[in-house]
Amino acid sequence: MEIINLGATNSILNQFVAELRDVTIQTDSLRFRRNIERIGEILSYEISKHIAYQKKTIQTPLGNADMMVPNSRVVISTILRAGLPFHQGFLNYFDHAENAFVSAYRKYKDRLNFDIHIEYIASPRLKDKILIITDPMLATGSSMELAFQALLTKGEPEHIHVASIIASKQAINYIKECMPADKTTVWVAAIDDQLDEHSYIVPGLGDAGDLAFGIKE
Ligand SMILES: O=P(O)(O)OC[C@H]1O[C@H](OP(=O)(O)OP(=O)(O)O)[C@H](O)[C@@H]1O
Ligand SMILES: O=c1cc[nH]c(=O)[nH]1
Ligand SMILES: [Mg+2]
Repeated sequence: MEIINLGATNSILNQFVAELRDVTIQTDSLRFRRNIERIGEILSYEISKHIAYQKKTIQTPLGNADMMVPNSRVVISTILRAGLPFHQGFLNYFDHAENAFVSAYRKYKDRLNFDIHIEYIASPRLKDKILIITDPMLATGSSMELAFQALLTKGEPEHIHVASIIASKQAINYIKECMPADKTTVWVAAIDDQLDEHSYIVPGLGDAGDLAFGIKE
């Protein structure tokens, strides 16, 4: 399984991730959502280099131009709710893609222990398509695993791109075990070392869903 950490190379991407993390900037929820969206745009550009293309002759006002254009059937899928602005970033570039949505939330049994619950899925057929699963945070990796299992009920994709912003080392190791190694590529903007006792990424950025959309009760 290929793990690609785009944050390891200096680029403007790292400015956007820095602003997501920064306690003095992340309270501006409009900027927070827009930074997630911008990172989605950058990741989709990078992923677009890894899909299939075909030659198409385009008629211009002055002649014909042979262009290589994508011919892959791409499905962008997102784990609600923090994934929504990230999804929009992908859709800004993969504007011909189909779309899928899965809900996942942590249902706490007590202060520290929780199960992930999937209650909603809306997805096209996925058989032989390129599936991009987007979620800005990979903490334990459980939401990604369960969302992927739910999406598999819609057919076996040809290739899976897991796209995230901040992943923990633990989640990367978990995903290596629970996703098909021969046809999954993981794209992240940062990999952090630790999880705290609530399974939040440290240093991470806090609760992405709450920062984007407000605290839930
Ligand atoms: O890797 P995991 O340990 O499963 O944690 C990561 C999940 O946590 C966040 O969602 P959250 O459950 O906070 O829901 P929200 O988007 O509604 O805030 C995030 O968007 C992931 O889906
Ligand atoms: O660090 C984390 C872990 C789960 N969900 C988040 O939004 N942040
Ligand atoms: Mg959350």
